[in-house]
Amino acid sequence: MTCKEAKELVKGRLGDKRYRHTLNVKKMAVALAERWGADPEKAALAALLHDSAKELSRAELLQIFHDNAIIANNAAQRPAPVWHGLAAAILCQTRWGVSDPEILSAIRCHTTGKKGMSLLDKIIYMADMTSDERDFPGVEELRKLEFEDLDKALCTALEQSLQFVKDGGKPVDPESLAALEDVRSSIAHRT
Ligand SMILES: Nc1ncnc2c1ncn2[C@@H]1O[C@H](COP(=O)(O)OP(=O)(O)O)[C@@H](O)[C@H]1O
Repeated sequence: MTCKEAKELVKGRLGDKRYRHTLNVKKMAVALAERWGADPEKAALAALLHDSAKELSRAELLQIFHDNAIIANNAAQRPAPVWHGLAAAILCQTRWGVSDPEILSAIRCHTTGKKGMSLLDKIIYMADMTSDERDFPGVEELRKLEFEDLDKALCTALEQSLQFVKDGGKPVDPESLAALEDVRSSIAHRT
């Protein structure tokens, strides 16, 4: 799938506000890819598709997991707010001809992160957190930090996101705890 095709696809699947968010995530993802030496084309495509399942109903998401049980890998057991990334990666792979495992992984873990995140996974996670329209306290510091030290920015972003979920009394996805532990350990073992 080309970026032009991805743009058209998501324009038809998302409301205006989320489509604008998607374009902002793409812009930030390309800037981060250029800064850190990732492939800007892959970053653009993953960013354009990351929220492609965000406006599906709970029943539609569960149907996607049911129809693709092997690749869904117990997705339904994870907290519902993270389902859309898992479902988007499944749709990209099974319906829209996206076969690049790096792109699929970045889409799949864009809400939670995971243990052993690739450079592209980190870029899409951070681009989603720091796209132009985000205005939560601390976002300016994250925007600066992600161009100076991507792992430290990721660590801070994961900590803030986990705190936000906990403060809302919602269950935290274990993948994000594993992601945080992993990135903390990489920072601690730097030479
Ligand atoms: N680690 C997590 N565990 C459980 N829920 C989470 C986690 N991280 C984020 N969420 C929830 O998932 C929702 C969707 O996050 P996200 O995909 O970043 O949304 P959007 O890009 O539309 O703002 C957030 O509202 C948040 O409450």
